[in-house]
Formats: sequence, structure tokens, C-alpha cells
Amino acid sequence: MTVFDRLFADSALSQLQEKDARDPLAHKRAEFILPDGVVYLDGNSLGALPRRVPARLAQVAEQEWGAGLIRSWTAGAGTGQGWMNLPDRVAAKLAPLVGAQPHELSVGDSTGVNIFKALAAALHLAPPERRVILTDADNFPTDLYVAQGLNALLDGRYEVRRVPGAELEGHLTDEVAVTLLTEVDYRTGRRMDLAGFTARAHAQGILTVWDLAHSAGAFPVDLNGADVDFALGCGYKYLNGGPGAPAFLFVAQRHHAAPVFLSGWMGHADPFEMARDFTPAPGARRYVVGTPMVLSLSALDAALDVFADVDMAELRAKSLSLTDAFIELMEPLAAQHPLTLVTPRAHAERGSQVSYQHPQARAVMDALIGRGILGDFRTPDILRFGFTPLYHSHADVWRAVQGIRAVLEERGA
Ligand SMILES: Cc1ncc(COP(=O)(O)O)c(C=O)c1O
Ligand SMILES: Nc1ccccc1C(=O)C[C@H](N)C(=O)O
Repeated sequence: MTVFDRLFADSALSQLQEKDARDPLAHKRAEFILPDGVVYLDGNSLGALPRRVPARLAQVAEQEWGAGLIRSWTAGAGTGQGWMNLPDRVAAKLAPLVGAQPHELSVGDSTGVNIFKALAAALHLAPPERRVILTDADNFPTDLYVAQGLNALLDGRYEVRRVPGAELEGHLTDEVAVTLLTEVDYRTGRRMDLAGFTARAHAQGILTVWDLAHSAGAFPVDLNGADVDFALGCGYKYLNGGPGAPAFLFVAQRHHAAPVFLSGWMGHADPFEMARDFTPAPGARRYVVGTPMVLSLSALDAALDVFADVDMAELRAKSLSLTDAFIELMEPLAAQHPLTLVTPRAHAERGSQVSYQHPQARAVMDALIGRGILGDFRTPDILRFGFTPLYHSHADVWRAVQGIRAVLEERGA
């Protein structure tokens, strides 16, 4: 670095530190346990550990399981506090984050399983003459696989039409039964216009299923405001529910009468009636298939308390400020190295991650991880950096870019 570089760098850092001094969410960092010396840019894959979670897990294991044993399923009968109601309690905490009513959410199973539940219901509701499931060719693999598998179960009645993201709008025709789309692309970080696209799909009589894996907890989501039909997302990314956390499913109230195709006793109106036929529980609870995953639901339940006092508009403003700062600081590096920004600069088209193409992306990311800068490599050539306003400062952005600069210079990459 020349003296001029150093002077410029110092003034850029102090400007970022001024932003941190005015950050209304700065105090949230203390609610997470993160290792020293690490800049964690992977909350879009596995959210960091909220400080309150280990104590909750210990309490559930030792008190509720160890001492309460089977009584904990129905503990505090009548208060709804037993394990049986845990999916519903988590749904109630999640509802404001995604713009749903609590009884429109079912919490449990993986994201992929919930894609199956939503897509099966949506296809049943769609007019039978419509034979296309429209999706993005670059959608997350699970979304593509579930659509293909479900279609095979239905004897190939549908065409799973995979088109490039930029061409999706042109495919909203009267052949399409359902769209299955991810709001924020896991590679590029491009955010779709969920509300506008849903309105244009509905105008053509098409039902919408949205994957919110990279949306929920990353910015405000308003499912009912956008009149969405079905949606689902992960509990372990921006919601910080822990590895393998249960996913969630949103079913708009107007679709609650649709049949449930993956029905189990825990979605029955009265599980212990042990009835021979399925009578669904009220609302989206009918989509809970089996025994609630109590340990992981408890971790997610405690993790969601982190959001209780968070203004999601402030969270979004900080997310954009972090990703703007990152893109700006990376500009001189992108001018000197073969880095191509693939995340849109327009705020409306950006989630909470920034990605670059680089011909040696895998080796560069390995070197970054070796320096404690934890991002992701995604095939074929993507460097992906997730920003999490609850525990990142602008100074973290600075540290990340200094590390990236050092790695690129050391490697001559
Ligand atoms: C967009 C998207 N959909 C689905 C998944 C898969 O979720 P799960 O492994 O919970 O089924 C992921 C990541 O794991 C994802 O990024
Ligand atoms: N669940 C995981 C387990 C292991 C490693 C990564 C994941 C991810 O979630 C990846 C993420 N879906 C992605 O957007 O790439």
C-alpha cells in the first residue's frame, strides 16, 4: 500500500466507523456467540448462535425431557405451553417476520419437504387443463428435484418448465398451473419483485409458491400484502435456528380447505382420537406431519426471540448499507483482479448477500476461510458473502475486504 492508499483507507474506515456509531441495531451483536478473529459472512447458509439458545437447549433436555419425561407433551394443559403446541408457538413468533397470520404457518420438516406439501396442494387447486410448473432454470436444486419427483408421482402429467430468470415474465401464460420460484437467488443474490410477479401471475390465473430461504429474517417479507398463495423457507439461515432447524410453510387462509397430501396424525384435529380417517386440524397446523422435533424447534423458538425488538425496516436499511459499503470497497479490487459483480446494484433487486465471479473462486474462498473470513464458494465460479445486520458492523465489512485484498494479492489471482 502506498502512503496515499493508506490515507484513503484510514478515511474510508473512519467513515464506516461513524456509521457504526449511529447504528440502531449495534447492540444486537452482543446477543450472539461468535468466535474471535472470524468475520462470519455465511449467515445465509447457517446463522450464528444466539446467546440465549444453549441455555434453552439445556433446560429442554434436563428439565422438560429429563425430569418432565412424557408429561412435557401436554405440560401446563390448557395453557398451550406443552411440546404438542411448540410448532404453533414458533409459528406465532415467525408470523410478523413474514407478514402472515399465525394460523397460516406450519413449522417443521425440511424446506424440501415443505416444497412438496405446497406444490402438491397448489397443483390440486389449479385448473386441470393447465399443465406447466414454471420455475427458474437456476433455482436451488431441491426445488427442481421436488418438482420433478412430484410430477413423476403424478405420471408426468405436468411439464416442469425451467427458464432463465430474465425470461420468466414472458412465460406467464394460460398453460401455467403454478410458479415455483425463489425470491433471492442463492448464487447471485438477485431479488425478484415478489409482489409484482405474484400480481402478474394471478392476473393470468396462476398460483404462486415462493421459496423464502434467503428472505425470511433477512428483510421484511409481507406475504399477505403480496397476496401470495404458498411459501416456505429455512429456519437455519437468517432466522438463526441452528443446523438442521425446522423449516416453515405458509398457506394463505383462502387455501386452507385444500386437501393435505402428506397428512399425519400430528396434523389431525384430535391426534389421540386415533381416528381411521384424517380430519385436519384448524389452519396450517394440518400440514404438521409427525411428532414435533422438540429440540430443534426449541432452539428456533429461542432464536426468534432475538427479533422481538427489531424493527425490520431498520434491519433492511442496515443490510443495504452493509452491502453497499462492501460493493464500494471492493470496486478498486474488481478493477485490478478478474472479479465480476453478479449481484444487482439496484437496492430493490438485492437480498442480503453479495456475489462475485472469479476464475479461481474455489481456491480464493479456501484461502479466505484459512484467514478467518468465512464466505461460500458456489459452483461454478461464485464467491458468495452473506451479510447479517444483527451481528455485522461496517467495520466487519472493512476487515473482510482487507482480507480479500490480501488473498488476491498473495495469490496473484
Ligand atoms: C433456496 C433454497 N431452497 C431450499 C434449500 C434446501 O433446504 P433444506 O435443506 O432445508 O431442504 C436451500 C438451502 O439449503 C436453499 O438455499
Ligand atoms: N443446509 C446446508 C447444509 C450444509 C451446507 C450448506 C447448507 C445450505 O443451507 C446451503 C444454502 N442453501 C445455499 O444457499 O447454498
